Amino acid sequence: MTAVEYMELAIKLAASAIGRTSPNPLVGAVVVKNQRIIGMGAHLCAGKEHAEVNALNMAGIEAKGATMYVTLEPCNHYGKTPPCTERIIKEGISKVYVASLDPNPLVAGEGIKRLEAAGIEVEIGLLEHKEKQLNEVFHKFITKKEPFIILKTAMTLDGKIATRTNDSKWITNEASRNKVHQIRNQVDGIMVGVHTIIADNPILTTRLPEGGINPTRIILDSKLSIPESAQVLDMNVAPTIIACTEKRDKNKAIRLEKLGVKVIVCKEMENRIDIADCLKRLGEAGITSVLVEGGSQVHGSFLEAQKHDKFMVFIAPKIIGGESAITAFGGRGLELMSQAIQLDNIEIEQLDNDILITGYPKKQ
Ligand SMILES: Nc1c(/N=C/[C@@H](O)[C@H](O)[C@H](O)COP(=O)(O)O)[nH]c(=O)[nH]c1=O
Repeated sequence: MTAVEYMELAIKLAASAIGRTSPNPLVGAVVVKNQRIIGMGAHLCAGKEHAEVNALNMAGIEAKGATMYVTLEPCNHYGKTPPCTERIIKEGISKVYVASLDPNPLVAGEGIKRLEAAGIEVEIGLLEHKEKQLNEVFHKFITKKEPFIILKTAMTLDGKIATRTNDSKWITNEASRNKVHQIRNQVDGIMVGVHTIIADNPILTTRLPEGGINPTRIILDSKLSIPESAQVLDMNVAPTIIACTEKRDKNKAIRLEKLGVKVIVCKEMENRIDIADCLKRLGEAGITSVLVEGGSQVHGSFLEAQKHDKFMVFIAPKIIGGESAITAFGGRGLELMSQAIQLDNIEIEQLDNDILITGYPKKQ
């Protein structure tokens, strides 16, 4: 195998723990000696061993003189576990390939310096772009302390998310809806507006045949108009956060908190929740990624706040028409086509007859 193939394996190992390491990054490591893999490991969950330690535990004394391929710069500080740099040095590793430097500005490059000072050869950048895409959530959260935002919508060919009578079950097919649950299984939070709660009474859990973890449900509800019979208020199922503003019904807030709901009072902007302030508060609560499922008004607010990091647009080959049918991205909308949010790094996936377009807003 080549160095690229060993790093690809390390990235696959890292990806195997997706959705389970928050707020830590996904990290994988492979130890190779005389063209033979003698150790491999991944960081499986926050507080547990780092990938490098798992790989070195497997390699044992054979690690002396071996090469390590690790997807993220080894840590050089005492966190919940001792520094990986010290363990790498102790085991006698002679060369380390690192895909990406640690994005945390406080420690970027420290681990590399420590390894080189101990006489270990270090090569940086092998498959860096693949590591950055895998850890898109961590790279954003650790630098901005705000959750990585995925705007997900499911619409008909003519761009509607419900008919003019507000009927929306279902637009997309089983395969598409299963894909949505796979994403729910990977994120810390799932967000909808109170209009969606009133229209659909969703439960917003992860329902996969193989099981999964329920994200924290986050409801944007400036005045706390959520029906107290809403399914998302069943706290036995999953945690729920409700973001509101000063205009909230204060007695209802107390009743909701008694149920175990976390109510966060956000700043207001133009008579709605200030999205930027809401995301700052969610970051403080340790939410590192949010799947925003809508509806139309919420997506419109995120566009206006320019607070989206990734788009996942499911399109079903259906047409329902109707000028009052609900559009996928509501709100005021942009004035000119030249202002359109252009997506980049597009991926197109066919799910039976539906298509999923995934993309990232082009950097202005
Ligand atoms: N109408 C559709 C969706 N609708 C998305 C939201 O409006 C729903 O309220 C939410 O997904 C329901 O979550 P649940 O209760 O956990 O099942 N989303 C989709 O991908 N396809 C659709 O056809």
